[in-house]
Amino acid sequence: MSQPANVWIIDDDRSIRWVLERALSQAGMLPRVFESGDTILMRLEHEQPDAIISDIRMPGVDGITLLASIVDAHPDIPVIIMTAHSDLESAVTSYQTGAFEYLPKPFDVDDAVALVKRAVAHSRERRATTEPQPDSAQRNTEIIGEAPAMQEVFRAIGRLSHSNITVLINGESGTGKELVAQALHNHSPRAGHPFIALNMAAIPKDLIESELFGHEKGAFTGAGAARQGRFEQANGGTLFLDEIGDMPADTQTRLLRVLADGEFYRVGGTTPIKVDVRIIAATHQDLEKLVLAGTFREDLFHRLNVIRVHLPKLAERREDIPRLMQHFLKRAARELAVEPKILRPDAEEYLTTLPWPGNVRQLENTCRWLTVMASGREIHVDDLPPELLQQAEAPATGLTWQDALKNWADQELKRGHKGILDTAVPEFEKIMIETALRHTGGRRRDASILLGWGRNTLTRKINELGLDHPEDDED
Ligand SMILES: Nc1ncnc2c1ncn2[C@@H]1O[C@H](COP(=O)(O)OP(=O)(O)OP(=O)(O)O)[C@@H](O)[C@H]1O
Repeated sequence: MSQPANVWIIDDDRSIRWVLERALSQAGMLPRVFESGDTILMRLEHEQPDAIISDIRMPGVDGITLLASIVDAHPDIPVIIMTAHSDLESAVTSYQTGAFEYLPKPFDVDDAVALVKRAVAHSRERRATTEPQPDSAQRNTEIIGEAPAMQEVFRAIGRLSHSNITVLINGESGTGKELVAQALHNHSPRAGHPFIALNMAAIPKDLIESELFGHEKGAFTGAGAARQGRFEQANGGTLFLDEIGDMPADTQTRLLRVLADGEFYRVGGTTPIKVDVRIIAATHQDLEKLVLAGTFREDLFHRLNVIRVHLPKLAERREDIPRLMQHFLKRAARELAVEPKILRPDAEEYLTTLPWPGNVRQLENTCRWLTVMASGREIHVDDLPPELLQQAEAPATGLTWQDALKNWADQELKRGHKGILDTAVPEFEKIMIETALRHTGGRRRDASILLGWGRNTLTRKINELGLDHPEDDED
């Protein structure tokens, strides 16, 4: 082989990683090992190995899902799938999904090396370099918000529409920070130029610099071709840096320099590159606190903190929930080419009272779920996903009753108590009976139906548990 081949090994089993790494190194290749497939797709945007050899069953993303994504995004990289569970189905699925080869474990190391060599030769014949395209297309940014707190946000977007000023958006995850950043861009003098979004929390730390600033050919192992960074792609437009509080210290220093000088170097580069980029940053964290704790640079904070826009939690603008839901139900229906579902007033009222810790994004996902899962056209409370039905029971703490029960059982056992069902079961029945009786105004016959017991069973239980409940007239 001309240049040593870069081969990625993905397996949660350390001994397999070790054996393969050693064997491939001895065969003159440059192997790199990963314990899981979780960061592989992100890495592939930066560097492409000559071949990948991956286990099928791993914690996190499994081998077949990973394979499908690689085949989709990088069809030129051959993937060898290994599995300890050599069965027909895995083999067939691997091939159908586009695996180069299927390698059942245990395997002969020489066979594995020969197979990898074949894959590398194959990929080198086929490979054509493709540069990724910047995602500069303007997206539609309809922002729904009649609540006063959202009106404030709209006013800010309006006031800022003629400026190129740096903006810092604060708000919990899922409150619409990216949407507002996009709207700020669309209503700015830069609207005709790219809007590039980058989430610091979603990129492996060692890739952030090359993602932001690009890299030169050969800057690091596997950097086969030079690549533009997000700063270059955003030239003339806006760069949206989401979760800026997660930016590593070194990158903060580099970013500060770019903001001061308007120029930077690609990773491994020696020629300065000039850019004209507006920065909009966002975070769910309290940056002042991060500054005090010494994890966020104070000078960078002041550069970013020119204008602040605060996005309220969804729970602080409940009046917007019905319109948001209609909007998302319509959108989900369009995406799935079905008729939009209709929320009945009971469901709408119920949903408006929930805590929504995942904010607008959670609401949007719920609408997708309903569009796919609800059987009828109209949605009642009973059609809602079970986890939402449970949430109402402990909105204040976010604890479900099962969580509370689990905690109780833990405590009892830690105290050395035995036979804890003798305490828990009667307590459980007592709560169920008393609640059902409250719902029926004390009528036992109706309560027994609510509970799903026979009338006599209920009477017996009331007596056994020693509940202080008078017989009603019907009895
Ligand atoms: N007011 C709104 N009107 C319509 N859609 C909204 C609104 N707010 C948020 N969305 C939608 O909700 C989803 C989540 O919003 P977005 O990605 O902007 O949140 P975020 O605060 O940037 O989240 P994160 O910090 O987790 O990245 C998106 O699909 C967005 O289009």
